[in-house]
Amino acid sequence: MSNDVKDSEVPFVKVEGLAKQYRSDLPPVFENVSFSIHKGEFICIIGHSGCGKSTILNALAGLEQASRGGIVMDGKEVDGPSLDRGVVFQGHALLPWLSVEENIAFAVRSRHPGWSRNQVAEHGARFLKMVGLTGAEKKKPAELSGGMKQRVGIARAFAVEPKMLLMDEPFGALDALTRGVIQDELLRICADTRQTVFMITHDVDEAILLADKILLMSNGPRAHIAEIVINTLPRERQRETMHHDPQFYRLRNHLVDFLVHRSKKLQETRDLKAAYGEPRVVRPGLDSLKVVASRDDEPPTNTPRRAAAGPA
Ligand SMILES: Nc1ncnc2c1ncn2[C@@H]1O[C@H](COP(=O)(O)OP(=O)(O)OP(=O)(O)O)[C@@H](O)[C@H]1O
Repeated sequence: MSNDVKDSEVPFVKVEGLAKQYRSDLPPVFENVSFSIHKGEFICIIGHSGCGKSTILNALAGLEQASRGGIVMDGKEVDGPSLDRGVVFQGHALLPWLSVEENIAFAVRSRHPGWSRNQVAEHGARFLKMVGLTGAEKKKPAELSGGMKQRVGIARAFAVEPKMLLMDEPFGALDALTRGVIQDELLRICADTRQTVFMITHDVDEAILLADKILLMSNGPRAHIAEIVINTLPRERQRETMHHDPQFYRLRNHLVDFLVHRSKKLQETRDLKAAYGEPRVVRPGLDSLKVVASRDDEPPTNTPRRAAAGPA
């Protein structure tokens, strides 16, 4: 998806005023969460641990009921799980007694119960090829590396051809090398299929590589989407070369600055205007945003690549 998505276009997914309160004696984890996703867009959400990212993803999947607000996808309210929304979790959740191809076939049959055995197999093989797993069809999950298992999970999710793919830190458990290879594969598959994706990550570099827009959440409780950051790098960016573009550091510094300073400040000051107004849409390095301007031309700072495990 390109950066030329017009915000005036009717969004494919609309999340409005979402709040979640797990216990009545505790404040809501998040509230007033509103954002839109356009068809073919890749959205990443970043925020400190516990701000409610997985809860929002589960609500999008229809696996979790919000306390307030609602979600509409493709003109229909999300009120339960559906094959239209595929989920990839950090733990790949493969069925251990089935082979790679059987795991995929199982999912494909749920989408297309009338298909013949051959149709199911051919369809599955196409997606296994996409993630570079041709040759591993007969292996059981226990015989696969972590990266291979996650690839099967991705192939399975894509094979069902959901209208939206939801990914909860899909590469969190992988080593850096494997993570990079699968990120590249995901980028290529999304470009080929124009898949709509909502993904949670703690890795700012991953978000800059993959996302068209990055949603920044303030710390919980009462977390909210504080900013929507537009990725202003060219869509054809590549993991190996994107750090040569000065714009990469403007984006990166903006995201890290949010995680290290502003997410906490927003929670401390209870900035009600920020919490209840529309999230700011920012283009770091291109907007005349003070917080970015002061850092624009600095070399890459010695900053964390990943969000801290807990609020700073
Ligand atoms: N079923 C539940 N019952 C009660 N509290 C819950 C439940 N699920 C999540 N929570 C609480 O809601 C808050 C948000 O959890 P959630 O997993 O959505 O956050 P997160 O931002 O995805 O965190 P992380 O980055 O660590 O995965 C946490 O404080 C968590 O303890």
